[in-house]
Amino acid sequence: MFFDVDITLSRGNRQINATFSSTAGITGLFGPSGVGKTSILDAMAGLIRPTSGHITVAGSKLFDAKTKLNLPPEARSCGYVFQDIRLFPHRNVRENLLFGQKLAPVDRRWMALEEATQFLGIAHLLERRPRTLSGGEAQRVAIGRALLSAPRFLLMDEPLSSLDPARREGIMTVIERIRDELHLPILYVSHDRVELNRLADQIVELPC
Ligand SMILES: Nc1ncnc2c1ncn2[C@@H]1O[C@H](COP(=O)(O)OP(=O)(O)OP(=O)(O)O)[C@@H](O)[C@H]1O
Repeated sequence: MFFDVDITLSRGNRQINATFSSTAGITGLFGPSGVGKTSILDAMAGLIRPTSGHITVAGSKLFDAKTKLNLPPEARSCGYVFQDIRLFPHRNVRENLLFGQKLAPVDRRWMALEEATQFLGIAHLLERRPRTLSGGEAQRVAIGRALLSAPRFLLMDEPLSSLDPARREGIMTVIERIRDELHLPILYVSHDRVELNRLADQIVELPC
Protein backbone atom coordinates (compact mmCIF):
# COMPACT_ATOMS: atom_id res chain seq x y z
CA MET A 1 0.00 0.00 0.00
CA PHE A 2 1.47 3.40 -0.97
CA PHE A 3 -1.03 5.63 0.79
CA ASP A 4 -3.18 4.70 3.78
CA VAL A 5 -4.91 7.82 5.05
CA ASP A 6 -7.76 8.36 7.45
CA ILE A 7 -7.74 11.88 8.92
CA THR A 8 -9.94 14.70 10.13
CA LEU A 9 -8.69 18.27 9.80
CA SER A 10 -9.99 21.48 11.21
CA ARG A 11 -9.61 24.61 9.00
CA GLY A 12 -11.30 27.72 10.35
CA ASN A 13 -14.82 26.61 11.10
CA ARG A 14 -14.66 23.77 8.55
CA GLN A 15 -14.04 20.12 9.22
CA ILE A 16 -12.38 18.12 6.44
CA ASN A 17 -12.36 14.33 6.33
CA ALA A 18 -10.20 12.18 4.08
CA THR A 19 -10.20 8.40 4.01
CA PHE A 20 -8.45 6.56 1.23
CA SER A 21 -5.93 3.86 0.52
CA SER A 22 -4.09 3.34 -2.73
CA THR A 23 -1.48 1.19 -4.41
CA ALA A 24 -1.62 3.29 -7.58
CA GLY A 25 1.45 5.01 -9.01
CA ILE A 26 -0.50 8.25 -9.31
CA THR A 27 -3.40 8.72 -6.91
CA GLY A 28 -5.69 11.59 -7.89
CA LEU A 29 -7.46 13.67 -5.26
CA PHE A 30 -10.50 15.18 -6.93
CA GLY A 31 -13.05 17.66 -5.67
CA PRO A 32 -14.43 21.17 -6.17
CA SER A 33 -12.77 24.35 -4.94
CA GLY A 34 -12.74 24.67 -1.16
CA VAL A 35 -13.39 21.00 -0.42
CA GLY A 36 -10.00 20.66 1.29
CA LYS A 37 -7.58 19.20 -1.28
CA THR A 38 -4.65 21.49 -0.45
CA SER A 39 -5.29 21.08 3.28
CA ILE A 40 -5.01 17.30 2.89
CA LEU A 41 -1.69 17.64 1.04
CA ASP A 42 -0.46 20.03 3.75
CA ALA A 43 -1.38 17.42 6.37
CA MET A 44 0.50 14.73 4.42
CA ALA A 45 3.55 17.03 4.35
CA GLY A 46 3.32 17.69 8.09
CA LEU A 47 2.40 21.37 7.69
CA ILE A 48 -1.02 20.93 9.35
CA ARG A 49 -1.70 18.62 12.27
CA PRO A 50 -4.89 16.55 11.88
CA THR A 51 -7.24 16.41 14.84
CA SER A 52 -7.59 12.65 14.55
CA GLY A 53 -6.63 9.60 12.49
CA HIS A 54 -3.47 8.34 10.84
CA ILE A 55 -1.27 8.82 7.76
CA THR A 56 0.86 5.92 6.53
CA VAL A 57 2.97 6.08 3.36
CA ALA A 58 4.67 2.97 1.92
CA GLY A 59 4.37 1.21 5.27
CA SER A 60 5.83 4.08 7.36
CA LYS A 61 3.60 5.89 9.82
CA LEU A 62 3.93 9.68 9.49
CA PHE A 63 1.07 10.61 11.82
CA ASP A 64 -0.96 8.68 14.34
CA ALA A 65 -3.22 10.56 16.73
CA LYS A 66 -3.61 7.52 19.00
CA THR A 67 0.10 7.18 19.72
CA LYS A 68 0.72 10.96 19.36
CA LEU A 69 3.17 10.31 16.52
CA ASN A 70 3.61 13.41 14.34
CA LEU A 71 6.78 13.41 12.26
CA PRO A 72 8.03 16.91 11.39
CA PRO A 73 8.01 17.85 7.68
CA GLU A 74 11.77 17.30 7.27
CA ALA A 75 11.46 13.71 8.53
CA ARG A 76 8.67 12.74 6.09
CA SER A 77 10.79 12.39 2.91
CA CYS A 78 8.14 14.01 0.79
CA GLY A 79 8.59 16.30 -2.20
CA TYR A 80 5.93 18.99 -2.54
CA VAL A 81 5.16 20.69 -5.87
CA PHE A 82 2.96 23.72 -5.32
CA GLN A 83 0.23 25.18 -7.51
CA ASP A 84 1.99 28.57 -7.61
CA ILE A 85 5.49 27.06 -8.16
CA ARG A 86 7.29 29.07 -5.38
CA LEU A 87 10.85 29.22 -6.68
CA PHE A 88 13.21 31.56 -4.82
CA PRO A 89 13.25 34.65 -7.09
CA HIS A 90 16.68 35.88 -5.97
CA ARG A 91 18.39 32.54 -6.68
CA ASN A 92 19.16 31.13 -10.11
CA VAL A 93 17.90 27.74 -11.28
CA ARG A 94 21.02 25.87 -10.09
CA GLU A 95 20.69 27.42 -6.61
CA ASN A 96 16.97 26.60 -6.46
CA LEU A 97 17.75 22.99 -7.35
CA LEU A 98 20.61 22.75 -4.85
CA PHE A 99 18.30 24.08 -2.14
CA GLY A 100 16.22 20.91 -2.62
CA GLN A 101 19.31 18.71 -2.53
CA LYS A 102 20.56 20.29 0.72
CA LEU A 103 17.31 19.24 2.42
CA ALA A 104 18.31 15.59 1.96
CA PRO A 105 20.98 13.85 4.05
CA VAL A 106 23.88 12.80 1.80
CA ASP A 107 23.32 9.05 2.37
CA ARG A 108 19.65 9.27 1.33
CA ARG A 109 20.15 11.12 -1.95
CA TRP A 110 19.23 9.05 -4.99
CA MET A 111 19.45 11.59 -7.80
CA ALA A 112 22.33 13.86 -8.79
CA LEU A 113 21.88 17.43 -10.05
CA GLU A 114 23.02 16.40 -13.55
CA GLU A 115 20.56 13.48 -13.66
CA ALA A 116 17.67 15.70 -12.58
CA THR A 117 18.47 18.43 -15.13
CA GLN A 118 18.78 15.84 -17.90
CA PHE A 119 15.59 14.03 -16.88
CA LEU A 120 13.65 17.31 -16.90
CA GLY A 121 15.36 18.93 -19.91
CA ILE A 122 16.48 22.00 -17.95
CA ALA A 123 20.28 21.76 -18.15
CA HIS A 124 20.40 24.87 -20.38
CA LEU A 125 18.55 26.94 -17.77
CA LEU A 126 20.89 26.55 -14.79
CA GLU A 127 22.20 30.13 -14.69
CA ARG A 128 18.80 31.78 -15.30
CA ARG A 129 16.68 33.56 -12.68
CA PRO A 130 13.09 32.31 -12.19
CA ARG A 131 11.55 35.54 -13.55
CA THR A 132 13.11 34.82 -16.96
CA LEU A 133 11.55 31.33 -17.23
CA SER A 134 8.30 30.35 -18.92
CA GLY A 135 5.63 28.79 -16.71
CA GLY A 136 6.46 25.30 -18.00
CA GLU A 137 10.20 25.77 -17.46
CA ALA A 138 9.60 27.09 -13.94
CA GLN A 139 7.38 24.12 -13.09
CA ARG A 140 10.10 21.72 -14.33
CA VAL A 141 12.60 23.43 -12.03
CA ALA A 142 10.14 23.16 -9.12
CA ILE A 143 9.72 19.44 -9.86
CA GLY A 144 13.53 19.10 -10.01
CA ARG A 145 13.89 20.78 -6.64
CA ALA A 146 11.37 18.33 -5.18
CA LEU A 147 13.12 15.30 -6.76
CA LEU A 148 16.53 16.39 -5.47
CA SER A 149 15.25 16.48 -1.90
CA ALA A 150 15.35 12.63 -2.05
CA PRO A 151 11.62 12.08 -1.58
CA ARG A 152 9.98 8.70 -1.05
CA PHE A 153 6.74 10.18 -2.43
CA LEU A 154 5.55 13.34 -4.17
CA LEU A 155 2.66 15.66 -3.42
CA MET A 156 1.50 17.69 -6.43
CA ASP A 157 -1.07 20.45 -6.02
CA GLU A 158 -2.60 21.36 -9.40
CA PRO A 159 0.84 21.57 -11.06
CA LEU A 160 -0.69 22.36 -14.48
CA SER A 161 -3.04 25.13 -13.41
CA SER A 162 -0.76 28.05 -14.28
CA LEU A 163 0.24 26.61 -17.67
CA ASP A 164 -1.16 27.01 -21.17
CA PRO A 165 -2.32 23.83 -23.01
CA ALA A 166 0.94 23.34 -24.95
CA ARG A 167 3.06 23.43 -21.77
CA ARG A 168 0.61 21.21 -19.91
CA GLU A 169 1.30 18.30 -22.24
CA GLY A 170 5.06 18.52 -21.56
CA ILE A 171 4.62 18.53 -17.79
CA MET A 172 2.09 15.66 -17.92
CA THR A 173 4.69 13.58 -19.77
CA VAL A 174 7.28 14.44 -17.10
CA ILE A 175 4.86 13.35 -14.35
CA GLU A 176 4.16 10.05 -16.13
CA ARG A 177 7.91 9.44 -16.46
CA ILE A 178 8.38 10.09 -12.73
CA ARG A 179 5.79 7.38 -12.08
CA ASP A 180 7.07 4.90 -14.67
CA GLU A 181 10.85 5.39 -14.55
CA LEU A 182 11.52 6.64 -11.03
CA HIS A 183 8.66 4.63 -9.44
CA LEU A 184 7.79 7.41 -7.01
CA PRO A 185 4.23 7.30 -5.65
CA ILE A 186 2.45 10.59 -6.37
CA LEU A 187 -0.58 12.10 -4.66
CA TYR A 188 -1.95 14.48 -7.29
CA VAL A 189 -4.59 17.13 -6.62
CA SER A 190 -6.84 18.50 -9.34
CA HIS A 191 -10.35 19.77 -9.87
CA ASP A 192 -10.11 18.80 -13.55
CA ARG A 193 -11.61 15.37 -14.24
CA VAL A 194 -10.13 15.13 -17.77
CA GLU A 195 -6.60 15.74 -16.45
CA LEU A 196 -7.08 13.12 -13.73
CA ASN A 197 -8.53 10.58 -16.16
CA ARG A 198 -5.34 10.90 -18.19
CA LEU A 199 -2.85 10.84 -15.30
CA ALA A 200 -4.28 9.07 -12.28
CA ASP A 201 -4.32 5.29 -11.82
CA GLN A 202 -6.82 5.71 -8.99
CA ILE A 203 -9.08 8.69 -8.27
CA VAL A 204 -10.24 9.58 -4.78
CA GLU A 205 -13.33 11.78 -4.92
CA LEU A 206 -13.67 14.05 -1.90
CA PRO A 207 -17.20 14.60 -0.63
CA CYS A 208 -18.48 18.23 -0.83
N1 LIG B 1 -5.56 29.13 7.00
C1 LIG B 1 -6.88 28.91 6.94
N2 LIG B 1 -7.71 29.39 7.90
C2 LIG B 1 -9.03 29.15 7.85
N3 LIG B 1 -9.63 28.45 6.88
C3 LIG B 1 -8.86 27.96 5.91
C4 LIG B 1 -7.44 28.15 5.87
N4 LIG B 1 -6.95 27.55 4.77
C5 LIG B 1 -8.01 27.00 4.15
N5 LIG B 1 -9.14 27.25 4.82
C6 LIG B 1 -10.49 26.80 4.44
O1 LIG B 1 -10.46 25.39 4.40
C7 LIG B 1 -11.25 24.92 3.31
C8 LIG B 1 -10.40 24.04 2.43
O2 LIG B 1 -9.42 24.82 1.77
P1 LIG B 1 -8.38 24.15 0.74
O3 LIG B 1 -7.49 25.23 0.23
O4 LIG B 1 -7.76 22.98 1.38
O5 LIG B 1 -9.39 23.66 -0.41
P2 LIG B 1 -9.09 23.18 -1.90
O6 LIG B 1 -10.02 22.04 -2.17
O7 LIG B 1 -7.64 22.92 -2.07
O8 LIG B 1 -9.52 24.45 -2.75
P3 LIG B 1 -8.98 24.99 -4.18
O9 LIG B 1 -9.34 23.93 -5.20
O10 LIG B 1 -9.76 26.26 -4.37
O11 LIG B 1 -7.49 25.22 -4.07
C9 LIG B 1 -11.82 26.15 2.61
O12 LIG B 1 -13.12 26.34 3.08
C10 LIG B 1 -10.89 27.26 3.05
O13 LIG B 1 -11.57 28.50 3.09
